[in-house]
Amino acid sequence: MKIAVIGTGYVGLVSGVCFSEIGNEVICVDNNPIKVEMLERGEVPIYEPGLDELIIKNKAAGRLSFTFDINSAVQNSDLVLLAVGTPAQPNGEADLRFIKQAAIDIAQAMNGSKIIATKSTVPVGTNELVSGLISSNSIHSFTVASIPEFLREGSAIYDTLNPNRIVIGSNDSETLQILRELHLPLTSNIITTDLRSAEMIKYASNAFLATKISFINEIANICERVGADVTRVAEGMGYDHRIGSSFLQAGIGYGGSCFPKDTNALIQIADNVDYNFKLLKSVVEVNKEQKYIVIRKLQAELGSLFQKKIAIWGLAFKPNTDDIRDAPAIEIIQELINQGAEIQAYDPVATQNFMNEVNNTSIIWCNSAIEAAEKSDAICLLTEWNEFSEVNLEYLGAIMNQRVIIDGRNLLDPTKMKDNLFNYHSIGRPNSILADTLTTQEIS
Ligand SMILES: NC(=O)c1ccc[n+]([C@@H]2O[C@H](COP(=O)([O-])OP(=O)(O)OC[C@H]3O[C@@H](n4cnc5c(N)ncnc54)[C@H](O)[C@@H]3O)[C@@H](O)[C@H]2O)c1
Ligand SMILES: O=c1ccn([C@@H]2O[C@H](COP(=O)(O)OP(=O)(O)O[C@H]3O[C@H](CO)[C@@H](O)[C@H](O)[C@H]3O)[C@@H](O)[C@H]2O)c(=O)[nH]1
Repeated sequence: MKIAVIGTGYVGLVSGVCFSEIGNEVICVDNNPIKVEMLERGEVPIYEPGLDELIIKNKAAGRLSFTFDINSAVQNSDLVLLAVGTPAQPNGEADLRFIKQAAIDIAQAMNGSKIIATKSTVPVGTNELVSGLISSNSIHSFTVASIPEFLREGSAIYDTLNPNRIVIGSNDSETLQILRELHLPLTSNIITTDLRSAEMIKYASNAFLATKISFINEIANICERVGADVTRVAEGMGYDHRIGSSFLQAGIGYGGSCFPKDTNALIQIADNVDYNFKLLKSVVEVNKEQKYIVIRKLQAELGSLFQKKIAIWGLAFKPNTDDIRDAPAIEIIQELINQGAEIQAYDPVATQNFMNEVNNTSIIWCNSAIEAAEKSDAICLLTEWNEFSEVNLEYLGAIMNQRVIIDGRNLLDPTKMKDNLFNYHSIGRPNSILADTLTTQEIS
């Protein structure tokens, strides 16, 4: 099939590359010329394991190309995939500016019948809005579909080529059949439904996963107070197939480009139809508080943080990505600086993105975990990169000013830490120092 993908962010790039990998002819379009030029030169603007190899392979096979020219891309395709951003507005609602503009651009480029399918995460009713915009800007026939994307950053290629399920929403049966056939090489588990249900499946899925995380984080906070171990509790719960073991890893809460934005957008979608989504509001509230636990534990261990040297291990919102959108590290570092701490920060791949977003003279950017830890009064581990569990603990202890580690991701082994004489505190595990009950307002 000939496919044009509009937007070369995570979703556009990864789905474009994967559709070409399974034999389709794909043209990826972006209106950011810097991105297109990079991609044409063979440079990949995001860090995603395995992506650069697949781009090189499929470009060489003549199945994948990049362009700034939406007209030629749309005109040479049967299917147009919308994969532009849907960022949050200040009230939490999804900003549909890019979707609307792209729909108009597509309509004006159309030269015949097309399927226009949205992969971006969009509020219920958006595909109908897209349909209206296209019909008022084009004389050509078309159908619309919603194909929500479920890939995770860091394992995006694997997730796209091995999906748990594909959801396709359309009110046109022929469109459903064509899109079903397109996805069959990936999985036979294809759910076809109406447009609105497909749009809702995406938000409901992300909201449910976020709920699991906030739930286990609250259980962790209780575990600390009753002397239980949240990792064993999660394991014991997870064997029940009705619960499942994934997304029960306690820590400093969820970040990233999706959960924070999509939970707030769903709250707003509900508010717009006069429904107060109380459960999801609590999930968001718990997540906001959870990141400050690191600071409370630091205060409990070190007292005032004024002029204390704090090493930050990990800036990305999760391992295997350089994405720092809504990373817990942003607010944690900001709060540490507000309290007068001096920061020595290290991330294996996300430092440059972080520097572009948060630059402050109180932050020293380091080239290794050891460099960040040197002469520090404490380490805060904020992203569970594997390399942090491979550091030589004897050497680490020797170069630190005080042997204090706050592990916000429960990555390190408490027994090994104790054997190496660290004051080690994690989230919801025995002997973790209790975070007191200060609220975020009191901290700031
Ligand atoms: N990032 C993820 O892991 C992920 C996973 C599933 C779903 N989603 C959803 O997919 C959508 C895209 O997310 P992302 O992270 O890839 O976004 P992104 O913001 O990283 O990338 C969007 C790209 O679209 C381009 N663009 C905007 N308007 C355009 C236009 N009119 N023509 C051509 N290009 C245009 C931008 O220049 C940018 O490169 C969002 O709705 C997001 O919620 C994201
Ligand atoms: O048990 C867990 C699992 C995750 N997280 C955190 O949750 C956030 C999101 O993690 P993850 O879901 O792995 O990453 P994303 O790449 O943001 O992917 C989510 O968001 C995407 C965008 O909508 C969806 O496509 C994916 O299905 C959905 O998992 C990260 O900060 C993680 O550290 C936890 O704290 N505990």
